[in-house]
Amino acid sequence: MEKAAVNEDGLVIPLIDFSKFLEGDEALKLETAKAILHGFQTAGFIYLKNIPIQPDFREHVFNTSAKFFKLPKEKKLEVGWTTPEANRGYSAPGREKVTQLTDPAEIEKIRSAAPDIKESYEIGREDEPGHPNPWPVEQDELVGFKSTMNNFFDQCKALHIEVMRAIAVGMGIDANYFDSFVDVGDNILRLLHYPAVKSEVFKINPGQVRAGEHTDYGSITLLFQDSRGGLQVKSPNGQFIDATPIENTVVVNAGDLLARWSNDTIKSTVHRVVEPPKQEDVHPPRYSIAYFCNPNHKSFIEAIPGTYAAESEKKYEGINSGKYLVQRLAATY
Ligand SMILES: O=C(O)CCC(=O)C(=O)O
Ligand SMILES: [Fe+2]
Repeated sequence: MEKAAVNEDGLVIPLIDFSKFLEGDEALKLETAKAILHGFQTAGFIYLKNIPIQPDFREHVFNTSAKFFKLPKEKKLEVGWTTPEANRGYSAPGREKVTQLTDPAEIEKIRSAAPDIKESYEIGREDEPGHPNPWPVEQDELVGFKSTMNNFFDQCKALHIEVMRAIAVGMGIDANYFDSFVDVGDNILRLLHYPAVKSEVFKINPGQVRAGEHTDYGSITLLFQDSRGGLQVKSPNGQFIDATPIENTVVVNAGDLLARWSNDTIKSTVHRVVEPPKQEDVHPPRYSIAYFCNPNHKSFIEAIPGTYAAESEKKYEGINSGKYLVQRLAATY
């Protein structure tokens, strides 16, 4: 197997060649699937290379995303995020708070309140009844935005299905076990922009981050990052470890619903985005794209066969996927 993408403080995140699963013979498929599952069971994170999404298209999507965030604020607010049920549209950055307080209690208050320095735009599947995507007007630079994003959405949707097949093969259950749970594509494509920020913002307030620590909610997240860095994953010992960008890879992490579905045999690991490791007075903007994969909203999620020996070992009640996700979203927005 490859050298791990990350190996520090007990956190080992494997780097896996996904073409070996997609195109390999039975033995190679199985070996690769087991490595993928093992990564999710131990780190909760893996890096995949040689995925079917082509590097030049990925770059085009990143360029297209940057064009959206360059729109004037009013234009972005016209397509604002509305409700957890829709979970689509633009979210503005929290206003920056830079203070010179000295009282520790006050500092703690501000620290915990320090808003993430980020803005995002979320896109859902186009054909979900009652929840149209609020697309920006396509003029000038933005011509082709919708078709690019919908194309990327569909390619990520297909990759989700393949990664779930790898998990199934790794678990030794039917390779297509998850297909009917993930075929609808109730997923969310989130474009992320972390604006340029002075390094001193992080120095003045040690609690300041670009994105606060959290776990994701769904089945898996496909996380495409640029080369800036700053993503960190919590090790089993509780330290945040850099998940350094590796060109043309996608970081894939398991979400809470997959952890629950797997009867906690798969981990949903805490991660965050902090000041980039490279020393600079002003950090340039960072762009990333998170594709949040979910089981179909209509799916009923209960322990996957093989993740428990006796009924009494099932840790959770079954739950409706859509209901679970809306509850989680409602708590954060
Ligand atoms: O921007 C990143 O690298 C991480 C984003 C993330 O974890 C999220 O949006 O859930
Ligand atoms: Fe996340």
